Amino acid sequence: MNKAFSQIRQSGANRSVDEITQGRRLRRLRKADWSRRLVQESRLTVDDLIWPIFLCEGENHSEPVDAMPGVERYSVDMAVRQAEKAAKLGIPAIAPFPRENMEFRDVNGSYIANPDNLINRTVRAIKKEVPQIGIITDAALDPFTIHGHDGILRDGVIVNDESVEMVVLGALAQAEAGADIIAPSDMMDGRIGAIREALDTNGFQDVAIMSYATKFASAFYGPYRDAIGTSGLLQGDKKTYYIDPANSDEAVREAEQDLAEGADMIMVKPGLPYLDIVRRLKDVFAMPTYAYQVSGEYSMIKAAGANGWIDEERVMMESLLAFKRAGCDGILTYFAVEVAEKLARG
Ligand SMILES: NCC(=O)CCC(=O)O
Ligand SMILES: [Mg+2]
Repeated sequence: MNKAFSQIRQSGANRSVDEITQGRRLRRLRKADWSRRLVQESRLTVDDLIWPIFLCEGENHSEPVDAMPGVERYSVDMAVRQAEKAAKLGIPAIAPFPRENMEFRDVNGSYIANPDNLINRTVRAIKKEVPQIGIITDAALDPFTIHGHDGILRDGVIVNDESVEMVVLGALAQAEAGADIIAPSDMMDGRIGAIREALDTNGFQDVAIMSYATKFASAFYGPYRDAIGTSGLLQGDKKTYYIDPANSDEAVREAEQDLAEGADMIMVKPGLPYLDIVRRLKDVFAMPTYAYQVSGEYSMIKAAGANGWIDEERVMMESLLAFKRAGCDGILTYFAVEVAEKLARG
């Protein structure tokens, strides 16, 4: 018996490690890089990435988003160049979000239906110049309302059915502009079925729907509101339409409903703090499942990295690998370009 074992015995343990593990030593396969690679269960590739980008008015113009270091808003022409860069890197899809000027916002968010709003102009331009990249558009009303809510606000209430009508008009305008996937993030009841019906009756059978099926009433969206210019506007909170962060069964019911109404893909949002929901939805429905690593998650990693408290690049890669392990088919992440560049370097 070697010295270490005799020390275990002396310390009071009666059995040797081999007796305790019955010879099943799980470290055996971790001993070398080659064997670790051989047993690796999840992998992150460029095919897993969806890149959300922010838009603003202007020409040849970009401006930093203060609350999201490294993230910029781009004018339409510059957004096209960004789409080109993403396509070259092999990123499958891009998701544009607009910071609309205040003059275009109203109580009903009606500018979402305008064919010449920022999203629709950008979609048309990218489709024309970078046709090989997929475009995913959000049909929620928050970038277009003066109160910052995703729906229409009447007497302090977000009215569901009227909001759905507006969301549908927005979705149709986006499909008309050339969007490949409509991804409504508003959480109104019935909007997936209504969008599907409207798309089909208007000749857009091939436009898919990625439902933000389980969007939680989270504090992790803070920096995004800076990015689209709604942080000072929001009256109250979004708890009457987003899911309570305490609930998991309710998330299953939301996903079930959206799939029954015709969603092709489902999304969980936020991401990292909600990986249990991803795993549950993937196991229950076996559908294409995505997660949104939201602005607060991004900015926390950036801030800790900038302070030297964590290794930013390694945490970025690990966080995204965790989404894959949880069952995601893809991730919306502001890190998409950085990750794609890193993966390309090897
Ligand atoms: N509809 C898109 C978002 O709400 C994004 C939220 C975030 O990144 O915090
Ligand atoms: Mg729902």
